[in-house]
Parts: sequence; structure tokens; C-alpha cells
Amino acid sequence: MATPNIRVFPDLAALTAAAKQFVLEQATGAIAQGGQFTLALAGGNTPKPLYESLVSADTPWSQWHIFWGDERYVPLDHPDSNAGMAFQAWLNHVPIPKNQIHPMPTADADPQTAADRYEQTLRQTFGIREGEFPRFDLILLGMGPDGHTASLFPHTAALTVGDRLITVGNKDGQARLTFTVPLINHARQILFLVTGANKQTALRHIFGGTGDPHLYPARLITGNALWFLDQAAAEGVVQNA
Ligand SMILES: O=C1O[C@H](COP(=O)(O)O)[C@@H](O)[C@H](O)[C@H]1O
Repeated sequence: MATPNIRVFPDLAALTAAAKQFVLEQATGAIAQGGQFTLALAGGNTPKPLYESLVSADTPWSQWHIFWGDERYVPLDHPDSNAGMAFQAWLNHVPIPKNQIHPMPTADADPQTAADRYEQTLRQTFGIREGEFPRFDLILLGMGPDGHTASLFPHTAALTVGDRLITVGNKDGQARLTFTVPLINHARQILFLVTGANKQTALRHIFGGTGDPHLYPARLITGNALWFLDQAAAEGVVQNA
């Protein structure tokens, strides 16, 4: 990887405040330039306080378009649903038009059907043809201790999908839906939010460019990425952290 663009914050609260400011700046810039802001959300624990903090933001919500970068294959009201979490923390409380919020579908018996369906949603919304990739204004990502990002897990088939926008991920035999590596890498801006000491080993390999990229899938994200780390994740990984 080229020299990674990393910022370290003392704790989750400081990281969240900076992430909120960053997201709102990206929104302002995109809306000024193109009249809309296309944002893909991460799941997991780390972004939840960011979503909660966005409830009070002063921004033209009617120009926001929300998608998800990955989803567990469970209904929206399931406690594991990434979309369910974001609705409860944030989206139920702001006036983004409902037809501009696009949770990944999880009701089809075959997750591949759902992946195809979401791919169509993206193609129609962004007005792109077969073989083209949309350019999100901002994709939020997290990273697990195993180096997975979105639902791109180590040594799974999803890592090698290069001709699709959405594919089926595999977490210990459980289906997930996920953005593909090329879709993520096409984003105007990617923002990783990573907290906790248990992420240090993976971060060391990712920033050092060492180890098999398929063992640390976040290494495959070579697009325009900014990394926000808390002190615990950065300790011993980032110089002077
Ligand atoms: O399962 C998932 O985990 C990752 C990382 O989550 P975190 O709790 O360690 O922040 C997340 O980015 C992904 O969206 C989610 O599905």
C-alpha cells in the first residue's frame, strides 16, 4: 500500500467527533458540487456513536442518499442487522426521504438473489451500465481483528470478485452481502473507523504491506482511504501514537 493516511485519536469519543465533522464536510462538498451526497455505511460497534451524533447535524438531509457496504443476512429488526442499527441510532430521527435510504435486501431464500437485487438498485440509482462502477462520495468501513472489512473475510471467494458490485460474503458459514473490492476502491473517499487493541496485529500487516492480502482483506483496499484509529488500536503500530 502507498503511505497510508492515518489519524490517531485518544479515544472513541474524540474519533467520533472528528468522524462526524469529516462526514459533514464531505456531504457539504458533494452537495455543492453535484447536488447530492452518496454515502455507504459500515456496521459493527465502532460507527454507532457516529450515527447517534449525526441526529443533531445541521445539513440538507433531503440531498443525502444512504446505502450499506455490507449486511448480515438477517431481517431488519434482528439485533445483528447493520441497517437496523443505523435506523435506530440515526436514520429514524432525520428527514432523509425514505426512497433515498437503501438497506440491503435480506428476505430472498438465496442470498445471491438479494446480491443481484442490490446490484440492480445501485446500477439504477447511479445510472451506470454493465461493466461500470459507481463512485460513492464516501464509503465508511470498519475492520475486524481478523482484518476483514465490509463482509470481505479472510480467504473467502468474495475477495476475488472483480466484475460485480455486490457479492455474497461468508462469515464462518453464515451468508453476508458485501460491496466488492473494486466497488470500494472506486469511491471518491473511503473512511476507515478502527478502535481497540485487538486490531493491532491486522493493522501492522495492512500498513506494513506484509502477509498474504487474502489473510488481511483490508489490504485489498487500495483506493483513496483515510484511517481514523483510536490510541488503543494505534499503539505500537503507528509511530508516536
Ligand atoms: O461484522 C462487521 O464488523 C466490521 C467491524 O466491526 P467493529 O465492531 O469492529 O467496528 C464492520 O465494519 C462490518 O460492517 C460488520 O458487518
